[in-house]
Amino acid sequence: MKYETVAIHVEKLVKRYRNGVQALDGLSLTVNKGEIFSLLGQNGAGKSTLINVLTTYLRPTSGSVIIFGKDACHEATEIRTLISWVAQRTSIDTRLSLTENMMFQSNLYKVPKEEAKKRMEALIFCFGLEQYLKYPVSSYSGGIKRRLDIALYMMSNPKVLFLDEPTIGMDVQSRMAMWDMIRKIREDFGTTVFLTTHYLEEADRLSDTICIIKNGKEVIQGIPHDLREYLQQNKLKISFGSKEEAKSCFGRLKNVISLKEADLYNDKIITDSKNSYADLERVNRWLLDNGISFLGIEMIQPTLEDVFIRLTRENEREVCQ
Ligand SMILES: Nc1ncnc2c1ncn2[C@@H]1O[C@H](COP(=O)(O)OP(=O)(O)OP(=O)(O)O)[C@@H](O)[C@H]1O
Repeated sequence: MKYETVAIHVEKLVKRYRNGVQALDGLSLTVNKGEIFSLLGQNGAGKSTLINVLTTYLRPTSGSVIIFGKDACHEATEIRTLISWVAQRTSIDTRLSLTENMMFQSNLYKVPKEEAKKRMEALIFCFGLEQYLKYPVSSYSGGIKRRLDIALYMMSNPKVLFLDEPTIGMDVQSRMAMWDMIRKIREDFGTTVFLTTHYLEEADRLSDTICIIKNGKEVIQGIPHDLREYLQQNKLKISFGSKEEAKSCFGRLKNVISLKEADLYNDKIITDSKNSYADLERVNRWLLDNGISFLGIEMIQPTLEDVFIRLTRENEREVCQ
């Protein structure tokens, strides 16, 4: 393992709670320095438990966690100086101003005053928070409070920033502003970002690496593009002028390619295809030869959501690296 490029290395991590629940079951993953890493999983998959172990709030039952070369079991205090964890509840004091909040935070981290001031100015500028300076913090929208909260945790200049569902409950605009902020954290400050999210689109658009976990174990880890390729199954989509036209073609098309009843959606037929381009050519020729009128035929790539559903579906035991 080349630790020069690795921010977090987790190996065979097990966490069993006192009540016997095994929340982490031999999980392994690697986060590279300076990347945005997203952790996805259904409710109860073990995301919070993992973050609690990585941030040293919980001791693992077995396995190892190395963060920037430090061992989470034996060097927890050192690790705490390297990381910041932004939980879902904000730690802003609404009685203080934006700058007072930031300076207060730097006091907690014992950052020298002059250095703290310079850092605060850089963060306010970088995250576009200047425009809010003249307003009381209590008047900020939920999205701005959340951005300010993250800025507070950047005051200690962490090497890794943990974000627990940073855009939960936000409208589209606030979510996009948050994505910009997270990208700047990586680009302008070189901080490694480890986040959990339930939004697949967010993980897809924002992350360098995605890891999907299920029952306390990783099921897949990779760059978004590779995860989408994982299914190796495009979909063939044929659009018709009306629902009736689609239905009448559906019955006859069953003799050409294998179709399930659920593949008929209103005025479209959408079906899984393993031999995508051969199927496309065959169906296209058949439609033309039989004089069937249709609006279009195309292959569509699986989305990250398709991959997530496939990998986290109950009773499916697919574990891959
Ligand atoms: N303190 C605890 N004591 C006992 N069991 C716990 C504790 N915390 C979590 N669990 C159990 O461990 C498992 C994993 O929970 P965890 O909260 O880590 O999952 P999660 O992926 O974060 O879920 P969510 O998305 O709902 O927050 C669940 O079965 C949960 O009930």
